[in-house]
Amino acid sequence: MKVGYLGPEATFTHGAVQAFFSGKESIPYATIPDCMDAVAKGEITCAVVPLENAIEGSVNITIDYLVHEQPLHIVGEIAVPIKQHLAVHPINADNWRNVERVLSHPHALAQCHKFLHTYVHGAVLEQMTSTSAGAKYVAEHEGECIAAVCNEFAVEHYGLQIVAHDIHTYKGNYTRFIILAKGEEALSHAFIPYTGEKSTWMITLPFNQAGALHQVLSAFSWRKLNLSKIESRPMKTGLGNYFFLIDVEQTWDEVLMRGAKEELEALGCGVTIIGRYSCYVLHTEMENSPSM
Ligand SMILES: O=C(O)C(=O)Cc1ccccc1
Repeated sequence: MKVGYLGPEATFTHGAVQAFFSGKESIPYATIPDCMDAVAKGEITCAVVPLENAIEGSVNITIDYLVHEQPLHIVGEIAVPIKQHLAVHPINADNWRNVERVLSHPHALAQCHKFLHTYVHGAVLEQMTSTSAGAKYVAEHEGECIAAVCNEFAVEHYGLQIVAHDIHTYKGNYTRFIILAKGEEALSHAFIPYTGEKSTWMITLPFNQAGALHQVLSAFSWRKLNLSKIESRPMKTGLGNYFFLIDVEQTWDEVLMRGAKEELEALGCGVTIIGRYSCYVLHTEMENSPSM
């Protein structure tokens, strides 16, 4: 089994892969679409990508690429606590208050905006494809007075030095990572804490119909199907056209869920179930566990 992840080495995604797929071959890809394309091409069995952060919200490229470009299945979810640190090349450790640029994934920069605004005010915040891409760049450019926002794994991996610990603005900073595969079969893990079952539904509404969203929600509500997330994203077909991603938080029930799907379709909605899967949570930043 080969598992792809948003690289380079030592991203938060890589940490999630090491915990969930310990002992399996893992391959870094430069971008989230690259990870998904690699699954579709059969280069890897599955890919792990970030979907949603507790502070910053959804990773839109993951949702959009999944819905518009590469229709894979969600076969598992791993929630991971996120701790962000400010790190520099060791030769710049005493000079970190003067850094001119701070490099990281846009979500990581946003998670730390209060610290960055207060302590390195004026530094340019430079978006990278991942936190560890920022860490790698900082390690390779010791002559530049720059810093990365990244995890401890990247600090060790790229030989950086932490100059400020835990700089994320809010505690309880978790990210949900999803495992994507070509097939629908859900994955399970014997050792990582299990938090329950979920399904993710992609729903389009009938054109310009008053009350359509209300009717969609009521198809779930009268069946007492508990929703844990609802998100709208542009269809990319014109202003005002959206699709909805809805997470239903309970074990798949063939009668209830099929009933809900058929009711929605009868209303004129498009319904695609993107995945039915088990959810897990890591309790330490980079939990290591025995293999699946
Ligand atoms: O960039 C990373 O390390 C990732 O894995 C994506 C990400 C970015 C910010 C918070 C959580 C995950």
